[in-house]
Amino acid sequence: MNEVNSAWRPVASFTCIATTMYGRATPWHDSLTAVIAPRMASHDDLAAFHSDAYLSHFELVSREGEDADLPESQQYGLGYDCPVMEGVFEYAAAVAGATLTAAEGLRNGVCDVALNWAGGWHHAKKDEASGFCYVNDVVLGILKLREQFQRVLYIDFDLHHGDGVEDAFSFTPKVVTLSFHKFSPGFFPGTGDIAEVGLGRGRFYSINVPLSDGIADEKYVDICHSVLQAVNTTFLPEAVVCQFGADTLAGDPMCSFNLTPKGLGQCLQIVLGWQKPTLLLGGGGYHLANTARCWTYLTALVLDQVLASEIPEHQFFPEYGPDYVLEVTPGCRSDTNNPAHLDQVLAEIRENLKHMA
Ligand SMILES: CN(c1ccc(C(=O)NO)cc1)S(=O)(=O)c1ccc(-c2ccccn2)s1
Ligand SMILES: [Zn+2]
Repeated sequence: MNEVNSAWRPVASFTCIATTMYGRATPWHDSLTAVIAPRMASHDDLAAFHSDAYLSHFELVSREGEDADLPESQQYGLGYDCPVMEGVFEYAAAVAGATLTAAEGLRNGVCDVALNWAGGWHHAKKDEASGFCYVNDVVLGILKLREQFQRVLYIDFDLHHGDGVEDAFSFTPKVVTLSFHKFSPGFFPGTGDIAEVGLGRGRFYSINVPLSDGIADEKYVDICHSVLQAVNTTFLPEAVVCQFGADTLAGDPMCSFNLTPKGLGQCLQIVLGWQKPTLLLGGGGYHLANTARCWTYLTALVLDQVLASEIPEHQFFPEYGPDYVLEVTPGCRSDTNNPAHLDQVLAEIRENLKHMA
């Protein structure tokens, strides 16, 4: 999530894209695409996951703006990482509404793939804002898909562990949460060790792939491919939700992984190859030009379009210097991921999958 600029004003200008392409004679060539003006999430929409107490307090401080200094705000995670500014509730409702609009298109069979790059707020809890996330649109989107689909697979490609989504579904076998993320002492949110497998009837339906700094495309795609294929053939999801936070990219201020959009694109193509209703969401990404490059590239992959390397002239063209091309060049960071350790991670995940009913 890109920290909300304090000067920001609520503009529900989010769009989501829906495209149909599966199950057609030439699935990739006659895909129909629509850019949809999404609805705002209502209080009831948000209450499908969040507590009324949290939502009421969130709406109150949003009306009061920066001057709100209520003692309860701290218990609701409002302030610090999730600053309060006037209209922030409407901003969150617009983000969640766009994810719900996209999920409803998939639930109703209107489209096969739906995208909301403004969504992916994977840290928010039932009654607490966290990690720049005020509402958990990912959980709301999954709940919407569950109205139609028995089994939903959530895949989190963000640099950070998708703790809010994992917590929401840790007790159910109907939703598998699979998160690839940096796991290191003191690194936010601090959860996401491989030993976190879910609880009760949901045991073995939470899957975590802890990674270390410096991982680049080849090794990342390799472990993603192995885990994704194993999870898909075991869990047999009927719908898929992907969070593509771009803070894993080379050059991101988080200064952790060394991926490029091409590597994330290979992961996306594995998922699209399953030809299941798929919801794509954004997330983190703090090198804004590279994040835009990444989500543009991934959108083009969904639409089977090949984009020119040259960034076209537009309002924000200067942001794309000094090269002004679509590609992101990997950095020269050393990869601290030990191949033997990754093999051990994969082996443990395969062992855990044997317990999936
Ligand atoms: C609140 N934090 C989060 C939470 C969530 C994310 C995220 O992207 N989640 O997907 C990133 C940072 S945090 O404490 O790790 C940080 C706040 C500001 C940070 C920062 C700011 C500038 C450069 C590098 N890091 S990290
Ligand atoms: Zn992140």
